[in-house]
Amino acid sequence: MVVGVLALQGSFNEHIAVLRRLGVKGVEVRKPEQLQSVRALIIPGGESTTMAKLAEYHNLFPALREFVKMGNPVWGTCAGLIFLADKAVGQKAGGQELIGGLNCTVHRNFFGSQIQSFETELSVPEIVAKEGGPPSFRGVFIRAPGILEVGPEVQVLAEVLLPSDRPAKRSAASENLEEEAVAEKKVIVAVKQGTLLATAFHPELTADTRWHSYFLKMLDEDSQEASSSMALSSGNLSLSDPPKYELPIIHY
Ligand SMILES: NC(=O)CC[C@H](N)C(=O)O
Repeated sequence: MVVGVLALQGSFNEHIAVLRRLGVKGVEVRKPEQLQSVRALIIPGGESTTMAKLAEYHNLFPALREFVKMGNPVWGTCAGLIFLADKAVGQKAGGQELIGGLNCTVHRNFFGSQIQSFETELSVPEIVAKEGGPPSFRGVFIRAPGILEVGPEVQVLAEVLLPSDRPAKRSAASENLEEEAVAEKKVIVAVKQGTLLATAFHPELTADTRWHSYFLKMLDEDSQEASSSMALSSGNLSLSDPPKYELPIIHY
């Protein structure tokens, strides 16, 4: 099984490294024709406006939309989530092209600017149900988007609690969302809609591989062939090995 990782910009190497740890080959995708040889695609985090410009330059949008429409599993992390959303707000002047397909509205910089990046423990019941492990996942949010609205077919996988007095932004002085106030409001930060998965945070920057193995199981769901080739894959860590739950390997 080969999983493509859109490699225009952003954290594509980190995703490929996690796939390697799980015994799966991740290949860099930069041209439309390269999508024909992959079964699934990860769209990494980075800067969505820049990524959109590069995707336009390489004429990737029609092929990416077709890839989604064909029902291939696609996972967008952070900027990748913005790419997959049907609607984005908070875009730069002139907007930016999106792939779409994920029935949601996303705010591009919901949590504020780069210096307002943060880490927090997320409750991830669906991941725990499928992958086991601890009840929470360390979410690394870097200039992260938030999902404002989802359609009825969208399954919410994780939310972040927001302070009641200031739902959309953190103060520059605080270190952690949870410290600010009693949390009352929530914003959605991970969703699944059929073959589409999207996270506002960066699992590829942590040592906890559960989101990646969860995504790989989405490939199994629609193909027995994929699961048998995965069993034969030659990596040094198979999906049945117990994952390691360490703290993030990169701190912001
Ligand atoms: N870490 C990220 O991918 C940040 C995404 C960023 N908010 C954007 O608009 O592209």
